[in-house]
Amino acid sequence: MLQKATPEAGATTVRRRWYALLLRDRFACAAALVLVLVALCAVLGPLLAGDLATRQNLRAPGRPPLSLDHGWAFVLGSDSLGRPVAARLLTAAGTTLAVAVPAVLCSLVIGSVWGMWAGYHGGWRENVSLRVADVILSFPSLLLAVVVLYVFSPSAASIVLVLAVARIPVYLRTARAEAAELRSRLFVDAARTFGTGGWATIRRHVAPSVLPTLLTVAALDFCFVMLAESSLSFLGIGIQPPDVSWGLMVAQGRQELQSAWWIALFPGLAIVLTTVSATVLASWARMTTDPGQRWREGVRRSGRRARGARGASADPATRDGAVAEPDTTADPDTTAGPDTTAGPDTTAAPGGSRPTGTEPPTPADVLVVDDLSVDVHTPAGPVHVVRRVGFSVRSGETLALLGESGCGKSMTAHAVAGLLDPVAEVVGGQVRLDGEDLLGLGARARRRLAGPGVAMVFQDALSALNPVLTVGTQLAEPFRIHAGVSRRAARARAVELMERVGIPEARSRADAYPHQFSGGMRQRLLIATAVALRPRVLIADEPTTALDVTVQAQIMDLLRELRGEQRTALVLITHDLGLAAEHADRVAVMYAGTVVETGPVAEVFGKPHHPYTRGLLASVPAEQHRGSRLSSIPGSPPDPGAVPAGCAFRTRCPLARERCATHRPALTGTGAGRAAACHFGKELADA
Ligand SMILES: Nc1ncnc2c1ncn2[C@@H]1O[C@H](COP(=O)(O)OP(=O)(O)OP(=O)(O)O)[C@@H](O)[C@H]1O
Repeated sequence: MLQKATPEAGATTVRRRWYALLLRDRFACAAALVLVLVALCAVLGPLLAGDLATRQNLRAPGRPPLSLDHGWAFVLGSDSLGRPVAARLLTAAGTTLAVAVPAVLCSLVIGSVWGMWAGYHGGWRENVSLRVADVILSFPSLLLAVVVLYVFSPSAASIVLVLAVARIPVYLRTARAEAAELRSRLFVDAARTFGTGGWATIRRHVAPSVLPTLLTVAALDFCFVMLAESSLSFLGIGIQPPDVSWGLMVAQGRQELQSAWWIALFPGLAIVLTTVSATVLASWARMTTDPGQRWREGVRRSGRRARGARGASADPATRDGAVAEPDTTADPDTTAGPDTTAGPDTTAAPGGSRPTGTEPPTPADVLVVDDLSVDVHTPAGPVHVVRRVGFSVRSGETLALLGESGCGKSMTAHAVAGLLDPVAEVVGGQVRLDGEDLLGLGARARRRLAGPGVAMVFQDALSALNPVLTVGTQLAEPFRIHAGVSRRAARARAVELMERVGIPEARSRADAYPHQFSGGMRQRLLIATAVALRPRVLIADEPTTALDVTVQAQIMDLLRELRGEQRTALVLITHDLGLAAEHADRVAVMYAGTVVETGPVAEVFGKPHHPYTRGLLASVPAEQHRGSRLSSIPGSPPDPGAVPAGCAFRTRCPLARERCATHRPALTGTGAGRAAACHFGKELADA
């Protein structure tokens, strides 16, 4: 069975230096050796070969390899003018690389940066960039080069320029496609929640994922560029004699392939060998820079070793590549005492936006959401998915946002955190953080507030953490961006944070990647990133849904502790009424994109003032229901595009009357700190 990955083992794997990894891969070693030799030839070739490459010897034309003639040794033969092929090969290495390397590097750098920028931002930037790439690609690149080189004088510099321009679209399109896919990933959203700007996100989160693919493309492009240069030289508009390149040698030798095959063969071999080596090395680099692949490779190797040592006693976890990462930590959270600093506040203002008949938000409300409306733009027109939602939350308090799936909880949270998809738009309302309207702020001001202002914990920690960055790097990012501290200091604070959220062996585990942690540990890491800058408001969007009950309790306890320590206002999004009852001070129940009831959790759950809340509570299995049939709310929530007129709940409501079909009930105060959006709210309160 595969040994469990201990923290120490994980750290050692991660710290293994690149050259140690290179030495373990025979193909990559050989490829690196070939490339080093080619580079040495490029540098030393002209010195070693002197003028032999250009000096004609008409007494020894077309000599085959390994021949001696008038005191000349032709190891690789001679060409039709008696020049030694070996000397020309050495000299040509420099010219060839002087064209291919800058051409590939220029197109790689320009195309990748441009493509990542276009793909990350999307919209007009993406459209314009793609059209430009289409225009360049619509010309066959060789034809483009021929035209340009006929107009301008052929030289190494102009060949580099032409080939670089011709190849930019290849990188642009590849980088754009990958960046466009990454921009919708949760870890990019997570980075935005603590204020990482556009270029910083591209550099830190997009580039590390895109670069390995681009490197492989570049290695293959190396071959294309060398062959393109050889074709141009063959046409007489490439490298001009007496300079010599491998491409020019192939072009010249092609004419004498029947009588003197060696003239074209050896430079041809040099091109193939260099290209193959570059490709092998690029694949190796891709493998070593992709933590997932390296990890799988490690698993395969360990599996082979283990099988060799003990026979194949297969552990199912080993077979599918899953390393059982122990959530070994004795859970520190379980020892935490109850948070006495933030008990239910029955005198608090209700969460509703402007519920009539209740007090306005108090100065202690750190976050006030008022009349917030969000539309999603669909081909059929805008759909109102969040409609005049309002709630407020105080420092050190937990507000649970409850409701069935699709009622708009996450949309509301994303609008508050400034993380809406491009298809969604805030169409009305206010989100005030300590009195400052977040929706009126520009992008830069919003980024400054992200992290220390509103932070977010997502449900799926694996997606919300960048798979190609170590957790230490990711946890250090908020400190680097906001505190402007050095890399070393940021890392030290990241380690402290890991210790604080209960990650064992934090110092060594900071070098591990997200997939090397268990689900519970990953959620702790995500929470650590979110609370790094001591946010005033923390939105936790179903932070425990994917976890088992024990880990769920540990995570909730951790959130409660941190909330108490940092006096953070916590907005807990959940459809688990039990979780809300246990951990929230107040609740805001949502239905069909709007808040239908708010109030202190004990009171709302004890005596709901809205029939929907009643129905929700009645459908939760409880001790008093034992033996009786569990009731459920008939029907299903309306589609956001087809919410009925009047009260949105009336089609499922046992109390619905004529009035409910014509008048939409407003969120109205129904008691101390309570409000409900029901025409019969007062009656239910008084009953
Ligand atoms: N990108 C999108 N494009 C179109 N509609 C969307 C998009 N995202 C969400 N919606 C719609 O908006 C409505 C609200 O979705 P939201 O994710 O906020 O619900 P939710 O209450 O958080 O549900 P869940 O508990 O399942 O996460 C849903 O009807 C959903 O279909």
